[in-house]
Parts: sequence; structure tokens; C-alpha cells
Amino acid sequence: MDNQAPIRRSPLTVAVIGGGVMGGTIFGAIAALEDDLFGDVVVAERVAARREALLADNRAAVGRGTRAVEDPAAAVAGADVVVLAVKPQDAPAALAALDGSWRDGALLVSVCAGLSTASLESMVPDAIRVVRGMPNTPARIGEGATAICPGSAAGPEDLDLVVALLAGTGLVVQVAEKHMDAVTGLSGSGPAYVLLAVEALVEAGVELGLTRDVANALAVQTVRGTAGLAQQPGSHPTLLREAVTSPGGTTAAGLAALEQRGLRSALAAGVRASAERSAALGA
Ligand SMILES: NC(=O)C1=CN([C@@H]2O[C@H](COP(=O)(O)OP(=O)(O)OC[C@H]3O[C@@H](n4cnc5c(N)ncnc54)[C@H](O)[C@@H]3O)[C@@H](O)[C@H]2O)C=CC1
Ligand SMILES: O=C(O)[C@@H]1CCC=N1
Repeated sequence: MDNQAPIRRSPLTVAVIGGGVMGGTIFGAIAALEDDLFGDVVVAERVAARREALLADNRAAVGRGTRAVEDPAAAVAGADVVVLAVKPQDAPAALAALDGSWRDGALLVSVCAGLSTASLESMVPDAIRVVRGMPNTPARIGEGATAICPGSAAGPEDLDLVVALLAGTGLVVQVAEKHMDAVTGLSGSGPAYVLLAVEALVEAGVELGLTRDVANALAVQTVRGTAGLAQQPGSHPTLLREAVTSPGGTTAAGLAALEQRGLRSALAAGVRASAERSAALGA
């Protein structure tokens, strides 16, 4: 790896490769940034209808250097920072097609599940630094949770740059790369577990006679409000749960039924299975 200082011009041009669920979200969050550090933002997406949707969704930023193109190589040619957001299985072909297009000193930020920084580094020129990230879908409303880790040549200034880049997506934390599969199992896939729980709560409410609209509104607000409580400084989930649970009351009865059916171990098994799948994707 080339360990010279990264080339940094300001404002930095950003390219996002893949404008699907996650790439589209990240593209939108970067396009909306009002940070002088970043200038033009281009998304490379091979599906024309997706490109049109991305431009329509980010109309306010179009004309301020925000573009959608078909060819990833054209997007990367002018980019100081490249965000890779294609499916992990598509990443090798997408990176191979960028050969010869990279700017010297560009930074690659991959959000592909499972792909290690070492394997990403083996697919790009030596002078390209790599940071790996694992975001989640609430990033779409600025409430995401992302963990990042550096590749072998990425330094603190590269991590700071990625934190600034993802500032519009929500929380960003740094972890050691050995923990990225666990992050994927917990927060990367986590929104799906919470939504499965919401679906189950709504169905149970409907079974007990609530209208679907009322059941959905109550379930979603309960998740949102409880998350807000759990985010209060000094709060702890166990103490908050105990505060809901009156001796001999309704919650104790509900919790006993959930524990009997293994909710706790089911969630742990879900996180473990997702982490194992992440590791397998990178193998
Ligand atoms: N969806 C999620 O909740 C999360 C996804 N990720 C990661 O983000 C990556 C993308 O996932 P999604 O957005 O869910 O997938 P997606 O299928 O919605 O988006 C991928 C997009 O990339 C485009 N694409 C693929 N190859 C291309 C190429 N060579 N040139 C231009 N466009 C190309 C596809 O047309 C598609 O629109 C994956 O690696 C995944 O592991 C990470 C965290 C959460
Ligand atoms: O299901 C997946 O593979 C991606 C990675 C984390 C969330 N979604």
C-alpha cells in the first residue's frame, strides 16, 4: 500500500456506485449536506427508472452539482470519495470495471455486507484507501446507525472524512473490523427484526378487535417512544422494563408468555445467524 498523505481538494467530489435502497439513501443524505467540505455528488445506477427516481427525490440538490449517471467509471473518474453500495456479489465486477478510472488518493467507502477491507483493497489500485461501513435503513430519515472501520492504509483523517460524509444519516461509530459481522447482525439487519415485531404486535391487536389503523399507530408509537426513553442519558433497558412491570400486573403476564416462548434467545439467534451470513458473504 502507498502510505503517502491522501490528496484532498476542497470541495470534494463524491461518487456513489449503486443507487438502490442503501446507495440511494446515502446519495440523498450527502446531496442534502450543507458542508463546504463536499461539492458535486454523482450516483452511478444502471437502472434508468432508479436514476430518474433518485433525481426526483433529491430535486432540491439537482443543479447544485447532483447528478445520476449510468456508467460507474465516468462517476469515479472525477471523484475524491467513492461509496460502493452494490450487492456484495456484484462488488468484484463493479470494482473491476473501475480499473484505470480512479483519481490518485481517492477514498473508497464500502457498505457491502461481509466484504473485508483486505478483499476490497485487493480489488482496487494500491493508492486507494479503504473504509468499510455498515449502515442501516433508518438513515433515510437521518436516524440510522452506522459502524465504520479503517482499511490498512486509512488513517484518522479518512475516518473523520467518512463521519462528515455520513453526518446526515444519523449515528456513526467506529469499531474494530473483527466486529463488523456482529454490527451487521445487530444494527445492519436490526430494522427488519423490529419491523417483524411491529407486524406481530399489529396482528395481535387486530385479533383482539382493534382496527388495523389504530393497532399500527399504537404499535409504531410504542416502539418510537420506547426508543426515545432508552436514549435518555443514564437510562437502562432493564430499569425501564421494570418500571412498566407492576407486581401481579398485565406486563408481568405478557413478559412471562414471551420468555416462555423464547423471545430473548430467538433474538440472539437472529443476530448470530445474520452475523454468520455476513462472515460467509466475505469468505
Ligand atoms: N438494504 C439494507 O438494509 C442495507 C444494505 N447494505 C449493503 O448495501 C449494498 C446495497 O444493498 P441494497 O441497497 O439493499 O441493494 P439494492 O439492490 O437495492 O441496490 C443495489 C443497486 O446497485 C445497482 N447496481 C449494481 N451493480 C451496478 C453497477 N455495476 N453499476 C451501477 N449500478 C449497479 C443496482 O441496479 C441496484 O439499484 C449491499 O452490499 C448491502 O449489503 C448495508 C446495510 C444495510
Ligand atoms: O440483508 C442484507 O444482506 C443487508 C445487509 C444488512 C442489511 N441488509
